[in-house]
Amino acid sequence: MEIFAYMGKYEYEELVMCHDAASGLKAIICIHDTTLGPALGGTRMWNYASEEEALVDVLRLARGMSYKNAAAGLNLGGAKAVIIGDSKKDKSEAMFRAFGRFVEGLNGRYITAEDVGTTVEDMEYINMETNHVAGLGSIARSSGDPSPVTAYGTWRGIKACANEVWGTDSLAEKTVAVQGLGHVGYTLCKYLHEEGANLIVTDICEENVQQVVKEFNVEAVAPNKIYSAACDIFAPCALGAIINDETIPQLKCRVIAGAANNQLKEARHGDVIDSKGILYAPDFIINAGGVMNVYDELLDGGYNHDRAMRKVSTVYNNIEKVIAIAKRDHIPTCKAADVLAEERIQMMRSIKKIATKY
Ligand SMILES: NC(=O)c1ccc[n+]([C@@H]2O[C@H](COP(=O)([O-])OP(=O)(O)OC[C@H]3O[C@@H](n4cnc5c(N)ncnc54)[C@H](O)[C@@H]3O)[C@@H](O)[C@H]2O)c1
Repeated sequence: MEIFAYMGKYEYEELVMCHDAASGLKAIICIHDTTLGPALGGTRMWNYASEEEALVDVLRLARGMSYKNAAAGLNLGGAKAVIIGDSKKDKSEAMFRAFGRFVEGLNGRYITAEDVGTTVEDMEYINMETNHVAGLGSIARSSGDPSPVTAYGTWRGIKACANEVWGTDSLAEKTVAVQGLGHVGYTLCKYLHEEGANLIVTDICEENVQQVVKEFNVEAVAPNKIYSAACDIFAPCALGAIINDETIPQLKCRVIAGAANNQLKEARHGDVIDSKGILYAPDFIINAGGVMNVYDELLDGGYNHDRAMRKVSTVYNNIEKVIAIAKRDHIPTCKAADVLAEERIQMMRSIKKIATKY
């Protein structure tokens, strides 16, 4: 890979290769863009098949965080870190403390957090070496588990979509098909049920299905039947790439709006659902509640739940902004989401700097 050519093409700022022989740490921190503020993004630990694969992943994920944070209206840039190794076998205190020292070396330009393969305990080791870490479990005034907050933001986003399609954001009597009843999906069902929506649910974990069926008195279908369910709204809250050539022809919904990451298998699938008249809530816009919640920890006075929830409720407005850009530019919402992020970064790059001190 021609690293500088790639960094130039997508305007990356910094790539840090972190190595510590004693602990076996091999990590890459990628800071994509800090126009809006220090760059926030989690640390992923993954058994990459090659260093190249780790590099490609960290570059892709860091840029994704710039877009997510910018579109969410946060004063944060985008970054990500990856640690190469098996999270079940290769972890140690030494590894995460060594990594924490590299994060500290960036002097606040990079703020890390939990991600796939890392836990709150790992973050606590990092925190022994640096304060530039968010989402700590045991520390008072930490933002805690992001999942219920992500669910709240997703519910707000679904309402914004309903308002666009049916002229009212009430979900009463609307039928919502929820795929995945884990941390986010379960709480989303709660919000939807409380509002009087009809639910059709599925999960590959029977225990999760039974809990939701019992608690909310809803209909459950087999995992492969959720795509063809007769519903108004399809809410994917399980896995990525579920909007693809096989599933699109089965869909009966007018809206796709759920928390799962990377819902479109390929970018072109965003065009296909758009051409079928289905309103798609771009995943990184509607599932930004978690990062909005973590962001609140970094504000004056530390985490304030009410303030965080007020911010998360603006997912509704962000969906409205995406829809407005899609109409303005005659593009599908998945592309409009990128434009929303790019325009905010561009706006902050362009406003005049004024001097206040030496
Ligand atoms: N937790 C958050 O704050 C957050 C934030 C942003 C995005 N997301 C995304 O939202 C999604 C859900 O996150 P979560 O934290 O609830 O995860 P989770 O692991 O708690 O729940 C996922 C659920 O999906 C189920 N599932 C897996 N494969 C399935 C299939 N083929 N059909 C039906 N169900 C299936 C699992 O059994 C599980 O119950 C993920 O894509 C995640 O990346 C989560």
